[in-house]
Amino acid sequence: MTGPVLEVTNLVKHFPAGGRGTVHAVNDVSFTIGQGEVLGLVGESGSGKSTVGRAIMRLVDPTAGSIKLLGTDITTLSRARMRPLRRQMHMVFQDPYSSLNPRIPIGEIVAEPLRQHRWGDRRQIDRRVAEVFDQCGLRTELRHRFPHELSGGQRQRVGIARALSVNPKLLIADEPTSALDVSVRAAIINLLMDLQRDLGFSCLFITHDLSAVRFIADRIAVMYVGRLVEIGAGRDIFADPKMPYTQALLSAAPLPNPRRQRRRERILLGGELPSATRLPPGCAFHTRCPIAVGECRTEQPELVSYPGGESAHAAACRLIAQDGTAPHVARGSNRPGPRTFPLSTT
Ligand SMILES: Nc1ncnc2c1ncn2[C@@H]1O[C@H](COP(=O)(O)OP(=O)(O)OP(=O)(O)O)[C@@H](O)[C@H]1O
Repeated sequence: MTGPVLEVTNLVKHFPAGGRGTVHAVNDVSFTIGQGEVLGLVGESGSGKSTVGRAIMRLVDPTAGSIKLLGTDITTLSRARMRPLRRQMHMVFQDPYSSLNPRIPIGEIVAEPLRQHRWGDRRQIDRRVAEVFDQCGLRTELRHRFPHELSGGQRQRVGIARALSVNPKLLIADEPTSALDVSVRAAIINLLMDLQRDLGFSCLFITHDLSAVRFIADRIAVMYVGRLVEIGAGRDIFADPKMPYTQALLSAAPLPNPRRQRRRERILLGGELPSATRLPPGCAFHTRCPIAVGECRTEQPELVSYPGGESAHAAACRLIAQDGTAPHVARGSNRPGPRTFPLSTT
């Protein structure tokens, strides 16, 4: 197979808002993930990242749009027809405390998908469990322990071992480190990176952690209240963020060199994230954008591709020049300062 592992096209997911209208969680989102590629999905809390992951996993039914896994449209496949494809994608959840069954020893937790997908006889399954334990840095003696007997980092290793046990082509990692102590986050990110490099699976890496995404992702997609507002190679997104929202988001990301960090100034955004039940007209970011103009308040910007990057770099902002030059958003100070922002354009 030579095409993308995953193709998400015009994905929409609405939830009823309990008599208060509709939550527009995901609006017209399209992207692909190639073989062996890691796509980082970033954006503030509530921007729709997890809903995209859950829709791909068919944990929620999309309102519209299509999802193709390994060339097969899975958007509306029945459970029975979905079963053989289920093996090809697995998810690692944010919270290893609640996502592992507390009553089952961890060896059994990791063996469960192998049994479900008829990996082999008992001995073959045992061998495979030992192998993924080893790959995920878990000692074999831990097999008989229960999740509550492990540390948070070990539990997340079990979640990863479980997801990778059947050798899926696609891993969806939804904030895999955000529930963990800062001290073990780097170890889990490094483990995922090593496994991805050695095993070659594709990955949708959903995160708030911009320093992690910088290391792990080949491409980065940025969401803002349900919409994809920028997508491109990680290097291009960090070097030349085009959309003012991406510029603001990245200005808050820790730099690998802390000396430079001290000198760097952040873009301070005023206002709040709009509610997904009442999306503003035009560009949803206009209510916080320091350089929004009249059209931004009325016209929905399309994602437009700009030349020159490592791979297609697209962004949705009317203020990007035709040649792809990003609009200049003036920077504030790193010190806690005013919540609003001096207007400035070049
Ligand atoms: N089952 C649901 N019913 C109603 N609204 C939902 C449901 N799931 C998510 N939402 C809403 O959809 C929007 C997007 O939520 P989602 O969890 O996908 O965002 P997110 O970017 O992953 O946030 P976080 O980073 O906090 O996990 C939010 O407004 C959320 O409240």
